[in-house]
Amino acid sequence: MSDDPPRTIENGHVGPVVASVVPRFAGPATFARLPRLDEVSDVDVAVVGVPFDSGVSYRPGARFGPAHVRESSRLLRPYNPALDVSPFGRQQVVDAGDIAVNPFSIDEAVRQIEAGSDALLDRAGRLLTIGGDHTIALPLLRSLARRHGPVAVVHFDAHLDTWDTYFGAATTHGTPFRRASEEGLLDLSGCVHVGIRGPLYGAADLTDDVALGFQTVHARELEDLGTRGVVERIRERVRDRPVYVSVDIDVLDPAFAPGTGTPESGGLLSRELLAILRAFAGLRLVGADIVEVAPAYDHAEITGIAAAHAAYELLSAMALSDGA
Ligand SMILES: N=C(N)NCCCC(=O)O
Ligand SMILES: [Zn+2]
Ligand SMILES: [Zn+2]
Repeated sequence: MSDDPPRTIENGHVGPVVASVVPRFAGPATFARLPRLDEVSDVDVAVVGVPFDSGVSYRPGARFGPAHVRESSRLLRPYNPALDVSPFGRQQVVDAGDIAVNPFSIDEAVRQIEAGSDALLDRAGRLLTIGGDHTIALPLLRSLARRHGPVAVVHFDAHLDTWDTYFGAATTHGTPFRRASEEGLLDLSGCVHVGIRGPLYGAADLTDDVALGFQTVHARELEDLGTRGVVERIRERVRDRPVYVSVDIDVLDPAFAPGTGTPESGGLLSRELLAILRAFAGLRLVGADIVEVAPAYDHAEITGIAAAHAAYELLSAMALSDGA
């Protein structure tokens, strides 16, 4: 076996291993079979895994998300016809591996994620992080806000994730955006949730959420608004602010993403999510994450493939936006 497999090279950017020479199912699974961080010198976007799930309130297993999404990304091809862009040719994208985090201490893990993000942002203009549970968005936002100031968060999720505490714990996958708002990491006039649905703890959840800086596009509005209407709502809210996109894969209906920890019925089609993500091409996209893929509950890589394609659309949008 060659140590040096043939790769697509476009504009000097080193891309995926060529699938017609080394079949897709051979070799190690980096995201989209891209080079590792140590294999290139100048990096525009680093895809990085955060295998952490100690913040979950229900089914565990998102710690295996990064490896599963990489495995499920082997079939991605270099050209995106929907946006007429080669995401790995317009910019140098690499797989930076995983940030190693302590599974027994949420506080230490959160510090490690923030430090890991800081270190990577010294080398790469932007990060696309694969979780891991949604807890990881908090340290990622701390790291990002240090560079960009408060950011507009566009949050795709069935859940608000602006709850206060669980069992007295302030740092969990149900609380990252309340903490981020309290810490001044969010631009309170620019944040929006998309895909919210399902039972809440009480009506106050929604009023608290507004005070924390979020508008909401509920899943039940999708049918009437259509993806175009949702994109308009997002654009009106975000405008030219630096924007961070956080995709909890449970925003998709469980039919499209069974492999997740807190599934809720009545969610988005994967086609709808991908269409909406493409709209970030025109916005100031400074970073993104895809979280809550729990492979033990997945079948035939359904959830992994949806997450890999969401990542691909975000990388395509990054190639066409100036957020770095
Ligand atoms: N971030 C995700 N996926 N879920 C949060 C659910 C919090 C709860 O159990 O109420
Ligand atoms: Zn969720
Ligand atoms: Zn979430």
